Amino acid sequence: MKKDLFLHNYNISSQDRRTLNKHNSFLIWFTGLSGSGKSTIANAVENALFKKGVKTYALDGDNIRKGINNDLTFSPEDRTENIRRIAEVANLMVDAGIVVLAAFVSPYKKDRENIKNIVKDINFVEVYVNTSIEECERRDVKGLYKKARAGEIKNMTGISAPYEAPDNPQIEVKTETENIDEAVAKILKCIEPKLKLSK
Ligand SMILES: Nc1ncnc2c1ncn2[C@@H]1O[C@H](COP(=O)(O)OS(=O)(=O)O)[C@@H](OP(=O)(O)O)[C@H]1O
Ligand SMILES: Nc1ncnc2c1ncn2[C@@H]1O[C@H](COP(=O)(O)OP(=O)(O)O)[C@@H](O)[C@H]1O
Repeated sequence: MKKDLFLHNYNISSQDRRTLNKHNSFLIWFTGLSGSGKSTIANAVENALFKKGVKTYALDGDNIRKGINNDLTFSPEDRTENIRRIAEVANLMVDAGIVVLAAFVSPYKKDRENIKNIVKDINFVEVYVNTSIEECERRDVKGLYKKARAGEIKNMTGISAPYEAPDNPQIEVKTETENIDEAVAKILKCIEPKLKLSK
Protein backbone atom coordinates (compact mmCIF):
# COMPACT_ATOMS: atom_id res chain seq x y z
CA MET A 1 0.00 0.00 0.00
CA LYS A 2 1.40 3.37 -1.01
CA LYS A 3 1.33 5.89 1.81
CA ASP A 4 1.77 9.65 1.65
CA LEU A 5 4.55 9.86 4.19
CA PHE A 6 6.91 12.80 4.49
CA LEU A 7 9.83 12.38 6.86
CA HIS A 8 10.85 15.56 8.60
CA ASN A 9 14.57 16.11 9.02
CA TYR A 10 15.40 16.87 12.63
CA ASN A 11 18.68 18.62 13.35
CA ILE A 12 19.89 16.37 16.16
CA SER A 13 21.26 13.16 14.70
CA SER A 14 21.78 9.75 16.18
CA GLN A 15 25.52 10.49 16.11
CA ASP A 16 24.95 13.71 18.12
CA ARG A 17 23.12 11.73 20.81
CA ARG A 18 25.88 9.11 20.89
CA THR A 19 28.47 11.83 21.29
CA LEU A 20 26.49 13.39 24.16
CA ASN A 21 26.26 9.96 25.86
CA LYS A 22 29.98 9.34 25.20
CA HIS A 23 29.33 5.87 23.83
CA ASN A 24 27.97 4.14 20.78
CA SER A 25 24.48 2.64 20.71
CA PHE A 26 23.44 -0.78 19.42
CA LEU A 27 21.19 -3.76 20.07
CA ILE A 28 22.28 -6.89 21.95
CA TRP A 29 19.79 -9.63 21.06
CA PHE A 30 19.54 -12.74 23.27
CA THR A 31 17.87 -15.77 21.68
CA GLY A 32 17.25 -19.18 23.23
CA LEU A 33 14.66 -21.50 24.67
CA SER A 34 12.40 -20.48 27.55
CA GLY A 35 14.45 -20.99 30.72
CA SER A 36 17.75 -20.99 28.85
CA GLY A 37 19.00 -17.96 30.81
CA LYS A 38 18.33 -15.01 28.46
CA SER A 39 16.80 -12.70 31.07
CA THR A 40 19.27 -13.67 33.80
CA ILE A 41 22.27 -12.96 31.58
CA ALA A 42 20.78 -9.83 29.96
CA ASN A 43 20.06 -8.46 33.43
CA ALA A 44 23.62 -9.14 34.61
CA VAL A 45 25.10 -7.54 31.47
CA GLU A 46 22.86 -4.50 31.91
CA ASN A 47 24.00 -4.15 35.54
CA ALA A 48 27.64 -4.24 34.46
CA LEU A 49 27.07 -1.65 31.71
CA PHE A 50 25.01 0.60 34.00
CA LYS A 51 27.88 0.64 36.53
CA LYS A 52 30.16 1.86 33.76
CA GLY A 53 27.78 4.75 33.07
CA VAL A 54 26.37 3.31 29.84
CA LYS A 55 22.78 4.31 29.01
CA THR A 56 20.86 1.05 28.67
CA TYR A 57 17.35 -0.35 28.37
CA ALA A 58 16.17 -3.96 28.56
CA LEU A 59 13.25 -5.34 26.55
CA ASP A 60 12.00 -8.73 27.76
CA GLY A 61 9.47 -11.30 26.47
CA ASP A 62 6.93 -11.31 29.27
CA ASN A 63 6.95 -7.50 29.74
CA ILE A 64 6.48 -6.70 26.08
CA ARG A 65 3.78 -9.31 25.69
CA LYS A 66 1.85 -7.76 28.61
CA GLY A 67 1.94 -4.32 26.98
CA ILE A 68 2.61 -3.30 23.39
CA ASN A 69 2.21 -6.86 22.04
CA ASN A 70 -0.66 -8.07 24.21
CA ASP A 71 -2.68 -8.84 21.08
CA LEU A 72 -0.22 -11.52 19.93
CA THR A 73 -0.25 -15.30 20.50
CA PHE A 74 2.55 -17.86 20.06
CA SER A 75 1.51 -18.88 16.53
CA PRO A 76 4.36 -18.65 13.99
CA GLU A 77 2.76 -15.56 12.36
CA ASP A 78 2.30 -13.77 15.68
CA ARG A 79 5.86 -14.57 16.78
CA THR A 80 7.07 -13.00 13.53
CA GLU A 81 5.01 -9.87 14.20
CA ASN A 82 6.18 -9.84 17.84
CA ILE A 83 9.84 -9.81 16.79
CA ARG A 84 9.24 -7.24 14.02
CA ARG A 85 7.61 -4.75 16.40
CA ILE A 86 10.31 -5.28 19.04
CA ALA A 87 12.99 -4.69 16.42
CA GLU A 88 11.27 -1.45 15.38
CA VAL A 89 11.10 -0.29 19.02
CA ALA A 90 14.74 -1.28 19.56
CA ASN A 91 15.69 0.62 16.40
CA LEU A 92 14.16 3.83 17.80
CA MET A 93 16.05 3.30 21.06
CA VAL A 94 19.33 2.71 19.27
CA ASP A 95 18.64 5.91 17.32
CA ALA A 96 18.07 7.60 20.70
CA GLY A 97 21.62 6.65 21.72
CA ILE A 98 20.83 3.73 24.02
CA VAL A 99 22.39 0.27 24.30
CA VAL A 100 19.35 -2.01 24.10
CA LEU A 101 19.32 -5.53 25.53
CA ALA A 102 16.51 -7.67 24.11
CA ALA A 103 15.73 -11.13 25.49
CA PHE A 104 13.26 -13.05 23.33
CA VAL A 105 12.90 -16.71 22.38
CA SER A 106 12.84 -15.54 18.72
CA PRO A 107 12.86 -19.12 17.42
CA TYR A 108 12.84 -18.43 13.67
CA LYS A 109 16.00 -17.64 11.71
CA LYS A 110 14.12 -15.50 9.20
CA ASP A 111 12.71 -13.31 11.97
CA ARG A 112 16.18 -12.79 13.45
CA GLU A 113 17.52 -11.96 9.98
CA ASN A 114 14.77 -9.36 9.67
CA ILE A 115 15.95 -7.66 12.88
CA LYS A 116 19.26 -7.00 11.12
CA ASN A 117 17.40 -5.38 8.21
CA ILE A 118 15.54 -3.11 10.63
CA VAL A 119 18.40 -2.02 12.91
CA LYS A 120 21.22 -2.57 10.36
CA ASP A 121 23.92 -5.23 10.65
CA ILE A 122 26.41 -2.91 12.32
CA ASN A 123 24.02 -2.17 15.21
CA PHE A 124 23.18 -5.82 15.91
CA VAL A 125 24.91 -8.30 18.20
CA GLU A 126 23.36 -11.75 18.41
CA VAL A 127 23.88 -13.77 21.59
CA TYR A 128 22.80 -17.39 21.43
CA VAL A 129 21.98 -18.63 24.91
CA ASN A 130 22.52 -22.30 24.25
CA THR A 131 20.88 -24.52 26.84
CA SER A 132 19.50 -27.94 25.99
CA ILE A 133 15.77 -28.54 26.12
CA GLU A 134 16.44 -31.20 28.78
CA GLU A 135 18.12 -28.64 31.05
CA CYS A 136 15.44 -25.98 30.41
CA GLU A 137 12.78 -28.53 31.24
CA ARG A 138 14.66 -29.56 34.37
CA ARG A 139 14.85 -25.88 35.48
CA ASP A 140 11.23 -25.22 34.45
CA VAL A 141 11.44 -21.76 36.03
CA LYS A 142 7.82 -20.89 35.23
CA GLY A 143 6.23 -24.34 35.18
CA LEU A 144 5.51 -23.94 31.45
CA TYR A 145 7.18 -27.19 30.36
CA LYS A 146 5.08 -29.18 32.82
CA LYS A 147 1.96 -27.55 31.41
CA ALA A 148 3.13 -28.17 27.83
CA ARG A 149 3.73 -31.87 28.57
CA ALA A 150 0.23 -32.02 30.08
CA GLY A 151 -1.16 -30.50 26.88
CA GLU A 152 -2.31 -27.34 28.67
CA ILE A 153 -0.04 -25.10 26.54
CA LYS A 154 0.14 -25.40 22.76
CA ASN A 155 3.04 -24.23 20.56
CA MET A 156 5.58 -24.51 23.38
CA THR A 157 9.02 -23.86 21.90
CA GLY A 158 11.20 -26.98 22.11
CA ILE A 159 8.23 -29.25 22.84
CA SER A 160 5.51 -28.61 20.29
CA ALA A 161 7.00 -25.69 18.32
CA PRO A 162 10.43 -25.43 16.67
CA TYR A 163 13.55 -23.58 17.76
CA GLU A 164 15.98 -22.82 14.94
CA ALA A 165 19.40 -22.30 16.51
CA PRO A 166 21.63 -19.58 15.00
CA ASP A 167 24.36 -20.91 12.67
CA ASN A 168 26.83 -18.15 13.27
CA PRO A 169 26.03 -16.02 16.34
CA GLN A 170 28.59 -13.37 17.35
CA ILE A 171 28.46 -14.80 20.87
CA GLU A 172 27.39 -18.20 22.13
CA VAL A 173 26.92 -18.95 25.81
CA LYS A 174 26.54 -22.53 26.98
CA THR A 175 24.90 -22.20 30.36
CA GLU A 176 25.36 -25.85 31.27
CA THR A 177 29.14 -25.39 31.30
CA GLU A 178 29.55 -21.59 31.75
CA ASN A 179 28.30 -19.79 34.83
CA ILE A 180 26.62 -16.36 34.77
CA ASP A 181 29.83 -14.44 35.54
CA GLU A 182 31.66 -16.22 32.72
CA ALA A 183 28.83 -15.47 30.31
CA VAL A 184 28.82 -11.78 31.29
CA ALA A 185 32.60 -11.51 30.92
CA LYS A 186 32.45 -13.08 27.45
CA ILE A 187 29.71 -10.70 26.31
CA LEU A 188 31.41 -7.60 27.76
CA LYS A 189 34.67 -8.50 26.05
CA CYS A 190 32.89 -8.64 22.71
CA ILE A 191 30.87 -5.44 23.09
CA GLU A 192 33.42 -3.17 24.78
CA PRO A 193 35.11 -2.19 21.48
CA LYS A 194 31.68 -1.48 20.00
CA LEU A 195 30.92 1.02 22.77
CA LYS A 196 33.76 3.32 21.68
CA LEU A 197 32.71 6.27 19.57
CA SER A 198 34.21 6.27 16.09
CA LYS A 199 36.41 9.33 15.48
N1 LIG B 1 4.19 -21.44 23.83
C1 LIG B 1 5.20 -20.75 24.36
N2 LIG B 1 6.45 -20.84 23.81
C2 LIG B 1 7.45 -20.09 24.35
N3 LIG B 1 7.31 -19.24 25.40
C3 LIG B 1 6.08 -19.11 25.96
C4 LIG B 1 4.99 -19.86 25.46
N4 LIG B 1 3.89 -19.53 26.20
C5 LIG B 1 4.27 -18.62 27.10
N5 LIG B 1 5.59 -18.36 26.97
C6 LIG B 1 6.25 -17.32 27.78
O1 LIG B 1 6.48 -16.25 26.87
C7 LIG B 1 7.85 -15.91 26.81
C8 LIG B 1 8.35 -15.91 25.36
O2 LIG B 1 7.90 -14.78 24.70
P1 LIG B 1 8.72 -14.22 23.47
O3 LIG B 1 8.05 -12.95 23.09
O4 LIG B 1 10.15 -14.16 23.83
O5 LIG B 1 8.48 -15.36 22.38
S1 LIG B 1 8.78 -15.29 20.81
O6 LIG B 1 10.08 -14.63 20.63
O7 LIG B 1 7.71 -14.56 20.16
O8 LIG B 1 8.81 -16.69 20.36
C9 LIG B 1 8.61 -16.96 27.58
O9 LIG B 1 9.55 -16.22 28.33
P2 LIG B 1 11.03 -16.72 28.62
O10 LIG B 1 10.85 -17.91 29.54
O11 LIG B 1 11.67 -15.55 29.30
O12 LIG B 1 11.69 -17.08 27.33
C10 LIG B 1 7.56 -17.66 28.42
O13 LIG B 1 7.51 -17.10 29.70
N1 LIG C 1 24.90 -20.19 33.59
C1 LIG C 1 23.66 -19.72 33.71
N2 LIG C 1 23.26 -18.65 33.00
C2 LIG C 1 21.99 -18.19 33.11
N3 LIG C 1 21.04 -18.73 33.90
C3 LIG C 1 21.38 -19.82 34.63
C4 LIG C 1 22.69 -20.36 34.56
N4 LIG C 1 22.75 -21.44 35.37
C5 LIG C 1 21.54 -21.55 35.93
N5 LIG C 1 20.70 -20.57 35.50
C6 LIG C 1 19.31 -20.41 35.95
O1 LIG C 1 18.45 -20.69 34.84
C7 LIG C 1 17.26 -19.91 34.95
C8 LIG C 1 17.10 -19.12 33.65
O2 LIG C 1 15.90 -18.40 33.70
P1 LIG C 1 15.65 -17.11 32.81
O3 LIG C 1 16.82 -16.19 32.88
O4 LIG C 1 14.32 -16.56 33.22
O5 LIG C 1 15.58 -17.74 31.34
P2 LIG C 1 14.88 -17.15 30.03
O6 LIG C 1 14.86 -15.66 30.15
O7 LIG C 1 15.72 -17.64 28.90
O8 LIG C 1 13.50 -17.75 30.02
C9 LIG C 1 17.42 -19.00 36.15
O9 LIG C 1 16.75 -19.58 37.25
C10 LIG C 1 18.93 -18.99 36.38
O10 LIG C 1 19.28 -18.77 37.73
